[in-house]
Amino acid sequence: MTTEHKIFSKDLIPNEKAAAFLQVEGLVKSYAPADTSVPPVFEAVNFDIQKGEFVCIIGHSGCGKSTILNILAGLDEATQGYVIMNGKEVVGPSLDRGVVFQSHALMPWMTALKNVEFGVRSRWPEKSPEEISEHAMKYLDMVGLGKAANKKPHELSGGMKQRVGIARAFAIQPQMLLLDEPFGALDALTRGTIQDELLQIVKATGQTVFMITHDVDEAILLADKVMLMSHGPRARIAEIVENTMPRERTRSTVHHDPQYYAIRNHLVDFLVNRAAPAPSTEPDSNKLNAELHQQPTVVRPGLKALSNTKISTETTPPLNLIQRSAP
Ligand SMILES: Nc1ncnc2c1ncn2[C@@H]1O[C@H](COP(=O)(O)OP(=O)(O)OP(=O)(O)O)[C@@H](O)[C@H]1O
Repeated sequence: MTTEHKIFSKDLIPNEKAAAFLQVEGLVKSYAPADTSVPPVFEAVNFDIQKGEFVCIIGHSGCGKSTILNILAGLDEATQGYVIMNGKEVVGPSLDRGVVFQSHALMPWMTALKNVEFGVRSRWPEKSPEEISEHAMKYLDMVGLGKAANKKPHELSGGMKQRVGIARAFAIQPQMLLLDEPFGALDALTRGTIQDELLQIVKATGQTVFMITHDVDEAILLADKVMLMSHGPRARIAEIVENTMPRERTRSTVHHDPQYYAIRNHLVDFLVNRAAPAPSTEPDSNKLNAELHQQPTVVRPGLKALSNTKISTETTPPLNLIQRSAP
């Protein structure tokens, strides 16, 4: 069952620019909207995601990242504002959005294969059992679990379970993948391996991804854009950091790029020094109304490092870097 409505009224889309694949407009979330003494978790949250983009969101614990992801998934409702995906307002869960949580949430009585098949059957009920099985196996193979297809979750390691969750989400071929700290519970080695796998799969499928992470290195490796959230309550998307490094990044090479440390320092500096907004006692409703639909500032700290390198070494960066990074 789909619970999405087609947007027919142009008035519902406040900005006139070409519509992005995903538009988040004026999002506010309050868990006690009737109680004015309780401030909203976040407010004035606006961002766009283009088709095929990989976006990470970083912010301190409790600022509202999971709440935003749940609203994008249609599992929670915004108090104000809306989310439009591919021209339709998101008003409930849909197989067009695949979600992977930190706790893999597999059905414990089913094998890895059956877990993946379950989603495939819901997506394409007209497929024969053989077709469903073949389709599910393809995605288990993709995450390197072909040989573990008949194992139940308790026979799998944490990393393997998370791979099943990723295979299950990809297998329904969602228009958008929503990942809530999918690797948070994994050891560093497994995490790195699955990050590389995810990069490969996303590259092969052109998947649009929104991912929560607390790990700046993970964000730099995976994301085209990193959204930085300020502290809650009244959290905002304070900045969007564009990753101007070429997309062909790998864990073993990414830190050789002259842009890497500039981007990393920028992210860490935000989290350590700038995530807390200036203290203010009374919220200014006029200011909030003015800012409700304001897009966050986009910054490209990597480009500065690139131009410094150019001056110091008198070498020209590869053309693809310059083209991709042009503001
Ligand atoms: N159902 C709920 N009822 C009331 N408050 C809630 C509810 N769910 C979340 N909150 C509050 O909303 C705020 C944001 O929670 P959320 O889980 O979205 O933050 P987060 O940024 O994802 O945190 P973390 O990084 O720790 O996962 C927190 O202060 C949390 O206590």
